[in-house]
This record gives sequence, C-alpha cells and structure tokens, in this order.
Amino acid sequence: MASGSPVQHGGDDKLSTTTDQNFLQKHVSFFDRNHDGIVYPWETFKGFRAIGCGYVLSTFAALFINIGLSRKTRRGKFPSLLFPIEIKNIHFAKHGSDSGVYDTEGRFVSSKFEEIFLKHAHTHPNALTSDEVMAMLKANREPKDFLGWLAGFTEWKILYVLCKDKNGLLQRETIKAVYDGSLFERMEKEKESAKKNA
Ligand code: HEM
Ligand SMILES: [Ca+2]
Repeated sequence: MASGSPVQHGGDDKLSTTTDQNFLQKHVSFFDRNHDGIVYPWETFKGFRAIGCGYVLSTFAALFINIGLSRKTRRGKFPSLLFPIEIKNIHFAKHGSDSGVYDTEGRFVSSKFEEIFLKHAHTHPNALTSDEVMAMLKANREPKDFLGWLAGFTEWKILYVLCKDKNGLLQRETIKAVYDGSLFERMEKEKESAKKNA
C-alpha cells in the first residue's frame, strides 16, 4: 500500500510524485489540474466537468467543497478568499460519520473496506444496492453529527449516481477505485473516448 508522508521539496507545497501520496491525497489529486499541490475552486469545477458532471453540479461542488474544506487544510494560516485546499493537509478535512476506510492520516484501512461488504452487501457479495448504500450511511451516523451525515450522504450519493452499473449496483472495484482516486482518471478517459467516437 502506498502510504506515509508526502515528500516535500525546498519548502514549497509540491508533492514529489504521486507514489509518495497516501490514498486520501490520491483521491483529491485528480482535481489538482496543474499539479501544484493545491486544489482551487476552478480546478474542482474542471475536475467535475472532466468526469462528465454538468455545469450545475460542478459549480455547487466547487463552491461547497472548497469553501467547506479550505480552512481545515490551512491550519494556522489566514483564511484565503480564493479557497485553496492544500493536498498535503487533506486528512484534516476528514469529517465524522464516515466509513473509517481512510484513517486519521488519510491512509487506506483494508479491514474497514472489507467491513463495508461484510456488513452491508447482502444482495451481492461484491456490490452495494442503493438501499444498502443508504443502510451503510445510517449505520455510520454518529449522534447529532449533522454536517458529517450530509457530507457522507453527498459523497456516496454522487458516487452511486455517477458510477452504478446497469443493474443499479455499486461494484466493489468501483468503490476501491474511488478511495485511491484511480476512478476519476478512468472516468475522464472514458469521457474523452466517448467524445472521440461520437
Ligand atoms: C465526484 C467526485 C467525488 C466523489 C464521488 C467522492 C466520493 C467520496 C467517497 C465515497 C468518500 C468516502 C467516504 C467514506 O469513507 O465514508 C470520500 C471521502 C473524501 N473525499 Fe471525496 N469524492 C469526490 C471528490 C472530492 C473532492 C474534489 C475532494 C476535495 C478536494 C474530496 C475530499 C474528500 C475527503 C477529505 C474525504 C475523506 C472523508 C472522511 O473519510 O471523513 N472528495 N469521497
Ligand atoms: Ca492546483
């Protein structure tokens, strides 16, 4: 598993290579379109567009994600109205009522990933139905953690809507790929090749 701290060079914010990144950093790096270690709102917008989302969802995502997460990733710094998200600190943007698959450092926890399917995949061993996703979200809820509930709901709902298969199932490999960020690269390539073949 690729884990550990990102390697820093010369005091700048750049991560040396993607292989030094933990899974949560990989999850968000797709959205760092110019690879400078920072995700600005317009990059979140471009990333959402690149994976096939419409203008409305991409605009809301860029506003909510960057306004919501920017400060958490810039501890001790003055708030910036450009709402940058610093990828090296993305683990500080974790919320409550999550699955626990990312640990507090942003690393991937295999046992928690397996737990999703052991606890919630009743219809098919390696996939979740829409109802099973909802049941998982309810089971993950911590009391009165309304922002955490909303964040979890949004993440899993968008994932389900964008990536369910033709039988309405969210496949295990799709969920694995969202955790390491490779899903977004794949979606972008699929969108590009669909455009070429149109
Ligand atoms: C279509 C785009 C995206 C989808 C479908 C998505 C989906 C997800 C999913 C399913 C999780 C796992 C939650 C859990 O384990 O319960 C997650 C976690 C997370 N995502 Fe995304 N995400 C997207 C884009 C982004 C972007 C652009 C950012 C920030 C720049 C981001 C930041 C995070 C963070 C910080 C977590 C950790 C939450 C936690 O474990 O508490 N995501 N996301
Ligand atoms: Ca950037």
